Amino acid sequence: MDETIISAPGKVILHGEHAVVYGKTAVASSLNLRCFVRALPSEDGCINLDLPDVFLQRQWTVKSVQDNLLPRLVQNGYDGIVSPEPASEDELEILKEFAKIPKDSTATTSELAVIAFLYLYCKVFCSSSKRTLPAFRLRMISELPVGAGLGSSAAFSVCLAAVLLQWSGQISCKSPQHLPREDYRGDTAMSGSLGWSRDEQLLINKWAFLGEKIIHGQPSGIDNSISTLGGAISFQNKIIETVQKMPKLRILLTNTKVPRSTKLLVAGVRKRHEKHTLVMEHMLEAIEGIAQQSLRVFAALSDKPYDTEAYAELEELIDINQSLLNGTGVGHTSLDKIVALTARYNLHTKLTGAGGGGCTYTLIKPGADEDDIKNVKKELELEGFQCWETCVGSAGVAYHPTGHSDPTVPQQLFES
Ligand SMILES: Nc1ncnc2c1ncn2[C@@H]1O[C@H](COP(=O)(O)OP(=O)(O)O)[C@@H](O)[C@H]1O
Ligand SMILES: C[C@@](O)(CCOP(=O)(O)O)CC(=O)O
Ligand SMILES: [Mg+2]
Repeated sequence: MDETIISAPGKVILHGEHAVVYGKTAVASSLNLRCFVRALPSEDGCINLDLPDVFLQRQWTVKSVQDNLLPRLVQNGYDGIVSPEPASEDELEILKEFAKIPKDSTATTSELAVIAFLYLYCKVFCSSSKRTLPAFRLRMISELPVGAGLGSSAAFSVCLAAVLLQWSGQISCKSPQHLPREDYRGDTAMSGSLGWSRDEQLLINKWAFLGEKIIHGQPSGIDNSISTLGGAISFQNKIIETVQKMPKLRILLTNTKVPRSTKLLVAGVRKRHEKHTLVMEHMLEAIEGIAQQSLRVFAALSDKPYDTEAYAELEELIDINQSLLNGTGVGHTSLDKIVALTARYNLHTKLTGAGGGGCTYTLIKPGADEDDIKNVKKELELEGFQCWETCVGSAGVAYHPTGHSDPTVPQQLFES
């Protein structure tokens, strides 16, 4: 294979985070911040994995993977019979041992990215008819803050799955595209321009889910789905529906910079669910009700984009959901601070993603006072938070022209 550059977007969960893990409906949209991967063939017989965002660099010879890891993961030889199945506990232990993570310690969230790579590398190539594992250099750079609720783990897993499937010949993009970065709405009608067929995208999504599972523990699958497909989706029990009637929402994203792990937060909600099942079920159902109501309002707004009543309803849904999420145990004082600060400007804010820190989004209505927006950003930044203003919706997984010819590809991807 030749040099390959692929990217996948992060996401914002508008409503339904955590509830979606329990089979409730959630609504998510892709973001104009992306993770990029560049793979280059290598002559030294090694697999070089370079993950500067999490300060990790690893190298293995293909021979060591072939002799010491593959036979333990794939017992019947690699002849195209491996299908996308989640890693078992035993396999995770084998991968940890191969990655030299001490037996009695748990892998850090960053190290889980290495485990996810090794798992997908072995299994994707064993699911193809190609019998040779390739030697290559793989570098990944994300524009997304890592571990902040904007789906960096899913964008990472989608990039990984796509590059490995492309290299193993299971998907084939023949025409890389320059990615339009402004206001791109990745609806299904435009998905052809991203490089792969719908079936190929669904295969990428399937494998990406397995990477996400290694990083998250028990993901719902919403993050990898929106990162693969782009645009906006509603998601319930692995069923993905494209939101066709989505208004061009303007939002302010704020990163508390409080680090947290999705895996631990999801496990914490599960504990509370086990302890107060009935109460939590009612809360998760209420969150689902908000997601469903928001879909109706989005549809109304896409027909009537300046409907002030519809915006007022969206703001109320944001407030109610933020309170419910606090009740499920994923709040944080930094999030409360942003909610209170933006409320002083009559702006409405909720956490997005797993919570416990990470990011919030604030809805900006059409006709909002631009001085207010400038001032609220200034105040948030003075508190040490980081802000981005954006619109929801961007392209899903995308195949880029190689070399330096695509200006949307970050230069750091070419450094080594
Ligand atoms: N650019 C990246 N390079 C390496 N690993 C990454 C990258 N982006 C995400 N990850 C993986 O995803 C983890 C963060 O995922 P998570 O806790 O789910 O937060 P989020 O998905 O909200 O950013 C990281 O610790 C790492 O394992
Ligand atoms: C909390 C959850 O709903 C979203 C997690 O998103 P993130 O990893 O915080 O970006 C978990 C999931 O859906 O798998
Ligand atoms: Mg994640």
